[in-house]
Amino acid sequence: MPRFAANLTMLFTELPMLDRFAAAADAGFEGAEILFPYDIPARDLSRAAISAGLEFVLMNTPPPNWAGGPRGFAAEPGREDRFRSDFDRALRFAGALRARHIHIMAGYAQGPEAQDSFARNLAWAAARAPHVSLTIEPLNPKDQPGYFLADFGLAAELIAEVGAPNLGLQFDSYHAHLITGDAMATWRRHASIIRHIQIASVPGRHEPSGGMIDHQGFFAALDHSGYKGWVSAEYNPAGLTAQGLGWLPRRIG
Ligand SMILES: O=C(O)C(=O)[C@H](O)CO
Ligand SMILES: [Mg+2]
Repeated sequence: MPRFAANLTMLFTELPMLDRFAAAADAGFEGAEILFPYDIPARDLSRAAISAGLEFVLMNTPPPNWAGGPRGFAAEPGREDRFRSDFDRALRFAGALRARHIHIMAGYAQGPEAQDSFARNLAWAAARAPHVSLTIEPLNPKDQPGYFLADFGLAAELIAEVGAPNLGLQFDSYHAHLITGDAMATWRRHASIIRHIQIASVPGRHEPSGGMIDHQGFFAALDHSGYKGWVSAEYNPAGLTAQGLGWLPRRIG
């Protein structure tokens, strides 16, 4: 089975953020991600992750926050300075957390100029942090209207154009299904460039059990494919988080 991480922005929200690490470890997760961790000192987050025995898997750029903040600037023409200073701050934060991946968010823009800006900013970031794994993630246009990256083909094209070994695709089964109508076919098509996976049901973005995606079949296919990355639970629990974890394969021993 792949290694599973809990997205602590969405899971265990019954608890204060620093307590969510231990709750996730108790539930059987081996890693954690936080979308925008910038409100809490990195040393406190790092201490909580280490004492729970969890690896810190992923965070997003840009700072600062989840609540109401824009989802990035990387594709917005004319915002290069802002992108670069945000990226450097994200890099310092990720370094303190020993985060495995940084997800670079594109922001809200359209057209060829936006695509050029995104490609240039990604190339700059990949060269700036050659030892850090960077991801881009298509988000479905119903949840994120106007977000630049809403297409897997375009994401693959950008990754090929930038051509940096530390830039890859973040595949979210929920967004993939809403964008293409077939999450599994989309995963198969792009598996060679996928370096991080997130999961949730369609419809509802709840526990990855039931609904239109066969996640247990997906986990078996990931094993079969030799995928070595993380699978993060990024969903809104239908009730209390701990009561909805029947889908999580537990390691024995
Ligand atoms: O919305 C998602 O699926 C994400 O993973 C983004 O990082 C949210 O900002
Ligand atoms: Mg996601």
